[in-house]
Order: sequence, then structure tokens, then C-alpha cells
Amino acid sequence: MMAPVLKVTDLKKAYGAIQAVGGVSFEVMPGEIFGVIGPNGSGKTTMFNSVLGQISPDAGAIELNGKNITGLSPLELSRRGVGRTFQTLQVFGKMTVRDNLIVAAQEHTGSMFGRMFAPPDSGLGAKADALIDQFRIRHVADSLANTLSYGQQKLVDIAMAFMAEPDLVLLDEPCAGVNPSLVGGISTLLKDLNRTRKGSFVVIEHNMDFVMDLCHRIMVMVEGRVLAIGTPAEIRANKEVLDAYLGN
Ligand SMILES: Nc1ncnc2c1ncn2[C@@H]1O[C@H](COP(=O)(O)OP(=O)(O)OP(=O)(O)O)[C@@H](O)[C@H]1O
Repeated sequence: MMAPVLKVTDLKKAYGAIQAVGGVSFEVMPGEIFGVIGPNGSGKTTMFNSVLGQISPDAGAIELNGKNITGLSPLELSRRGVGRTFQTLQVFGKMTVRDNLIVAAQEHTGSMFGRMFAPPDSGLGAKADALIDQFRIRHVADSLANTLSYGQQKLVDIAMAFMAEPDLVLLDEPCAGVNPSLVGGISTLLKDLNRTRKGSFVVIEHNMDFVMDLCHRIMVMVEGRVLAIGTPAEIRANKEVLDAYLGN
């Protein structure tokens, strides 16, 4: 039987009296695109940030490829093959698209010296160019990021997460703020990355059509707990999910 890439067991995190995450368990399999949905305040971001080492959970275990990674720093996780995107853009506006990608990979190595003194390319240019082509942003590769549309910047932001060739990428609302006409393109792109780069993705997203189209399995969170985990068809047919999610 295949072992999970990510295994989260009974994760808990409270903020004072608010139990943001109240005992969440799930597994993400190799090559799987795993969606996380739920009403506002259901604990998705808190769960994400716990997995990514951004906050310390109160209890629970997080394993990456069978190794305990609970409490490791974001940089250490990045070195172990975990990438992420944020809800808000992380691109450097005054750098070109290509340089943004190169810096993203240097961040991964944690090389301050490299970041400050290395020639702009640092041997990472070929990797950046491959992603620029895969993301179809060749025409803006030498433009400053702040001259791009929000949707294009979002693509650069996602591409940055893939520079370190991660095994597991956590994407926090990749469609947030993106023009609806571009949402289908992001879905196609993520499917393409999943197929060609063989990584596993965990995707938080409020856009239900996007999640249903993209994800192999979906976890529904409500009030810090897991209400259901299943295929898009199973989630669509689950009455409890419809009540909890659409009732919000
Ligand atoms: N730093 C914090 N301090 C206090 N309470 C917090 C903090 N972060 C989250 N919470 C609370 O924890 C609960 C879960 O929040 P969380 O952001 O994880 O939910 P979410 O499902 O990601 O929501 P959204 O879909 O709106 O992003 C909410 O009640 C929220 O107000």
C-alpha cells in the first residue's frame, strides 16, 4: 500500500477560548491534489499554518513521508520539500519576473550570501525559464513584477513556490482576487504541474467550481473539525456538507 506524503493526526490549536482547530486528521497521498473547503473561520488557515511551521499547534502530529515534522521552521520544511503560496502576493514588485523566480529558489537554500552577492542568474536560470514556459509568462519574463496584472502576478507567485522542486505544495486560495476568466487557466496549470512534476498539492479555496474540477479528494472543515473527506462527487452528494457549507 502507498504511504502518505503528508499525515496529520489529531491536530489542535486554540486561541484563548476559540478552538480554531479541534482535532483534525487527514492524509495526502503521493500525486494527490487535496482540497480543503469550509466556511469562513472554520480553521483552514490555522491548520495550514500549523503544517507549515508558521504557528505551533497545541497538540497533534504532522508527518512528511513518514518523518515527524511537527514544530519544524518554515525554512527547514522548505529544505525538506514543502512549498507554499500565500493568500496575498509575495512577489517583489521592483524585480523582474525571472529574478523573482531565481530569488525564490535562493530563499529555499537559505543562502544570504548567494542572495546578496551572486550573479543574477546563480545557475537557476534554466529552472526559472522552464517554469516561465510552463506558466506561459515568457512575454513578461523581463518585466518588473509590479507592471503585471494581478492575475499575472498570481501566476508568478505560484511559479515561485515550484522553483525549489517541492514534493508537497500548499496553496492558500490561489484564485482569491483573480479575474473569473483566469480561474480555468489556473486550474489547467495546476493539473499540468501535478502531472509533469508529480508533486502533491493541498489547496484551500472558496471557489467551489475550481475545487470540484481540480481536486482528487476534498476535506470539508466546519468549526475546527473535519465534517467529511471524499471525492468531489461524494462531497457534492453529502447533505450534511451542503447544509453546513451553504447554510453559512
Ligand atoms: N491569530 C489569531 N488570534 C485569535 N484568533 C484567531 C487567530 N487566527 C485565527 N483565529 C480564529 O480562529 C478561527 C479559525 O480561523 P481560520 O483563519 O483558521 O479560519 P479559515 O477557515 O481559514 O477562515 P477563512 O476562510 O476566512 O480564511 C476563527 O474563529 C478565527 O477568528
